[in-house]
Amino acid sequence: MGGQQPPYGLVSPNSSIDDELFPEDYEQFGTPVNVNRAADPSRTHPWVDPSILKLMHRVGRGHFGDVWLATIHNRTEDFDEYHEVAVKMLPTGSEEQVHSLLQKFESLFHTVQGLRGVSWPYGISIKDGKACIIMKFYEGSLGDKTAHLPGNKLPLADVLRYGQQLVSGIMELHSCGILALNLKPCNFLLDDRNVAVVGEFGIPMLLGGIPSPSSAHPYWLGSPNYMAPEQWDANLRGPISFETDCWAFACSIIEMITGEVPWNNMSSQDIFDAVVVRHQKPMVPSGLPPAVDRVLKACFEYDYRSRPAFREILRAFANPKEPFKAGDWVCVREKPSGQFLRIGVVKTVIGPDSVLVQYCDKPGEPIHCSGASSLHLWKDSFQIGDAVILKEWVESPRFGWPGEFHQSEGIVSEIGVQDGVILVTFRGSQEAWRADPVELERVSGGLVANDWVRLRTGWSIEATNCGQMPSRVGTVHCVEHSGKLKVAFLGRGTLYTASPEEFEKVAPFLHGQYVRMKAEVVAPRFDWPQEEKGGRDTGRIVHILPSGGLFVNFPGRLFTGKGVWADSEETEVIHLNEISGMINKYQHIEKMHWAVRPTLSLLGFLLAARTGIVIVNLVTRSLRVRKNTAASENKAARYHPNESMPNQKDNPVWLPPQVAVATSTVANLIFGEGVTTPSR
Ligand SMILES: Nc1ncnc2c1ncn2[C@@H]1O[C@H](COP(=O)(O)OP(=O)(O)OP(=O)(O)O)[C@@H](O)[C@H]1O
Repeated sequence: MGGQQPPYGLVSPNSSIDDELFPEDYEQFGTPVNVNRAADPSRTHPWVDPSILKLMHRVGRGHFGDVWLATIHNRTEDFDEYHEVAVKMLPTGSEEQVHSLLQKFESLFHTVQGLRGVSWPYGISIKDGKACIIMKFYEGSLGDKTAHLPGNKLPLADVLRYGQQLVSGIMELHSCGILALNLKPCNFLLDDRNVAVVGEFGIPMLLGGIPSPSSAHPYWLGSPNYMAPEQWDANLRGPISFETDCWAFACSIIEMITGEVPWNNMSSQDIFDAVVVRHQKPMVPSGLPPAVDRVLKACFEYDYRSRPAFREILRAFANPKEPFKAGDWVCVREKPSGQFLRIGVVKTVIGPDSVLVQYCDKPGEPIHCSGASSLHLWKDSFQIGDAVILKEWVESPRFGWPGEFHQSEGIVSEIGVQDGVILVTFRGSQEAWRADPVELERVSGGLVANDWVRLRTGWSIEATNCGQMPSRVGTVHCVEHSGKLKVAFLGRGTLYTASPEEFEKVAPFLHGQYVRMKAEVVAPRFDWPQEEKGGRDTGRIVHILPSGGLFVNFPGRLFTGKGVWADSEETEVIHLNEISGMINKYQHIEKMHWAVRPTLSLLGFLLAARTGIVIVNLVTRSLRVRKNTAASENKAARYHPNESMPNQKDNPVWLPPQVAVATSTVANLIFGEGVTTPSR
């Protein structure tokens, strides 16, 4: 327990929600449930009677709502008490949305009771048509603290100390499956022992479909200056995941070090353009310890899958000079794809930021890594009992597995503590085979990370936020040790966790493929350009989102803007060899680039011109021969030995001179220098 006790009697089991408001909600919401992290065994549900909550004055104003200092009045036969609390007031929306908010809050409330590094809520009420989340009243926030310091910044040592406390809180939330989503210095609260805790968390998820104040980004999931690219529209660019919190955390740390709010003085539209469209990132100040610099920079990877685990951030903040320990699994990633190049185990820590690593691909030869800036803790290491398979690109495994096991699933039976080499056993074989972990991946039901899958008939997924049903085609984000899959679907916003039985593997979509919206789709998720004749145009995939969303442009159209988003479930790939008939093939090729038609027209014209020239040449040849014979006879008759012969080329008597020159120039331009005009 982190010294955060709710005021006695705060939760009154007999209290009733404002009856005028939503009586049905109370019935559903007021049902007593077990508290799984019992801070106070009497706290069975979070509802607070609005009549005992008195708002005093506002202490903060944020994107999602205002924070008020308030009192809770407890009156019993024996005593009459007032307790100071902080209240975050949130917009509510429709009755249905309030119902959903209360339900989500109840679940959050029970999950986080007793966490040490976060300001867990005392309860919830509804007052003046607003949802009031009741919290402990703290001394203030780190945002308030820095505002009173010269340059609005904190010394690095303080930032690192608060950073560790906050990372611990964030990790606690993540261990309960909760994303913080709105990390920023104003939400880092300081208690009476000067310890920083994570203030508000999960509020964007509570608000779900309740519109934000911005019409440009109606469902944003955080504060614009601190939001990761996938947070701007998680249903499209998501999913949001634990790594999403890395971005805001790193922004907050930079703000506390430099005194500058990231993207200061920029409108949310400009921040969106910078972060999402132009892939810009906040500047990490120079002069930081290398380990801190490394993790902060990694927090700003555009693809959230390449961002570090909070465990790694904690290490860097707690011990910036020696962020790795002997026995740590480390990896080297390829930029920008984020694929692992090498995996190894730290053998010896030599000194500040200098380690000996035993890479699994070079047994017996530890390699010295100084400046360790390219090393990362391996987020997702194997465990004994994991089902594994060779990665698709591995043709001949480093430690030479027999061919019959190349496509088979094995089980990790041992992990080399010294060298990190994995031992894998296969069904029907007594032997254990050595493997470099770089060449292996976890598998479940035949599915591995990055596979494309379709939800099988009979299964369904609900949208996490507002809006349309998610797509049924998505990509596997990871395979858990338990064998469950985490799958990203366009339109869902967060990862969907399920057993592999729910999915079937489908062919992947690839960059550069030509695609078209399926004819049977009547109400597409996104608009798709129409052909002049009425059908759907053919486009080309230029970008694939982690959720399986496609960005398609239309090279066959000259003026169509940048392209459109497409749901892979509604899209089909077009292969030229599957198109029957020359005309159909031509029409398809025409759609692939606007320049096809003019190029073919030009070629046709040139062919016709060339043919014409050849015919003219043939027809006039006999005429020219006859004329030439007569002329040479005539000339010979007049020839004098002291005269030179006239240059035949200078006098193309068979065509008027202008025509001859023009024909020659055009032909040379088109067919090259090898083509000559007809000569005598
Ligand atoms: N539990 C609390 N106890 C004391 N003061 C608080 C508490 N919560 C918030 N505050 C104060 O309110 C200020 C602003 O908080 P608020 O959450 O309204 O702003 P914000 O974080 O910018 O907004 P939002 O979270 O809506 O994006 C904080 O800087 C802090 O001073």
